[in-house]
Amino acid sequence: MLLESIDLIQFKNHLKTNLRFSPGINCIVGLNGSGKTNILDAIHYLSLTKSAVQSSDTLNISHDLDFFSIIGKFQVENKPLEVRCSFEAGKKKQIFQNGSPLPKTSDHVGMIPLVLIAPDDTELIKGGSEGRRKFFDGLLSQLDHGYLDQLIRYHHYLKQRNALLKQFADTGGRDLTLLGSYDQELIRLSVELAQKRKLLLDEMAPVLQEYYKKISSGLEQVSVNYETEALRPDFGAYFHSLRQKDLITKNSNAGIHKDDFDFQIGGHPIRKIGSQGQQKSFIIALKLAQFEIFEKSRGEKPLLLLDDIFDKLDDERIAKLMELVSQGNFGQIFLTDARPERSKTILAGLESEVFYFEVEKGVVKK
Ligand SMILES: Nc1ncnc2c1ncn2[C@@H]1O[C@H](COP(=O)(O)OP(=O)(O)OP(=O)(O)O)[C@@H](O)[C@H]1O
Repeated sequence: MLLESIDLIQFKNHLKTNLRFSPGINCIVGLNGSGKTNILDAIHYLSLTKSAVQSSDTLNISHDLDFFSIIGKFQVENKPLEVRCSFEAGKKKQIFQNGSPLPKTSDHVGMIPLVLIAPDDTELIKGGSEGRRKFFDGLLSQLDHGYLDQLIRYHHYLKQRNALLKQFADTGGRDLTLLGSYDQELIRLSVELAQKRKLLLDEMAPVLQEYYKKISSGLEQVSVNYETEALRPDFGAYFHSLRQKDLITKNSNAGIHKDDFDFQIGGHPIRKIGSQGQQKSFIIALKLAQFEIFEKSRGEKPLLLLDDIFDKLDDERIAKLMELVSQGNFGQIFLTDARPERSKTILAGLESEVFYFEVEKGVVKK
């Protein structure tokens, strides 16, 4: 997987930016708020069709303008692929592959595998379960297009069912046949999706452990404990048993939207007992395990985005990460740093070809 060049048109503070990348390391430097992360976010759009930072597409259009466009020229399995993501305020976002529009943006997910390591990643540990579900859903969607289709259908039925529960409460109506048909779909899809989540975690477990050891030199056992009701043998009965509660709360109280992933160290929740360092090591190990699983599945290394890690990680973890880079574990890397001298020193000893880009208020000098 190679990103040869990118064009940002009216994307955040980049009115018109064109960058030609190194197949090795691309280091984007500049002051805080100059627009470094925005470049990584544009690459994120070309892979996952959305921002990693700002969920509203409209807010990603440069102020006072009405559209943005991002164009990336890739080599995918040694064939050229041009991806364009365009969004006009008030209209549907569109993805074009080699000039042809895709019927749905989700059709593109998985084409350009990407792993992002960003400073607020420890929110994955500290924050609510939604962030963890999003992370594993994003991972599985990039690996398996069927998973994304099932997940989209799941959320569609969930929305319909919750709207129906609300309608029952508002009107006193009771279309139990329709409710029952939503129940069937949600039960079936919950089981299918939970099985895929479980399989992924089983595959990930040894890889996570191996990277945790490499990053932290720690000997602790780390794991992800999948918490779901959907794999109980009596899940269907359990789902139905909550109907009364669903009617009262006007909400669906069972299903994979209630799942959580408990990150553990030595058999205990890392959120509660892990030190800052252990938490950071865990997240990096998790992301690198994601990288390895993508690589194995695609036979190609995904793009690796490292946002501001030199600032947020301590020297020991940076050194370990750079050791992996120098061993050729990764392919093309994009990283940001507010302090050019620091990244130059850290990257100096590496064999990879390093391109530096200096950003100033959304304008890039190479
Ligand atoms: N829609 C938009 N239109 C214009 N500018 C925007 C828009 N959205 C964000 N920005 C600007 O983008 C800048 C932030 O860019 P970015 O997050 O890439 O900074 P950075 O260089 O990574 O900074 P840091 O080193 O602090 O992480 C801010 O100046 C912000 O005002």
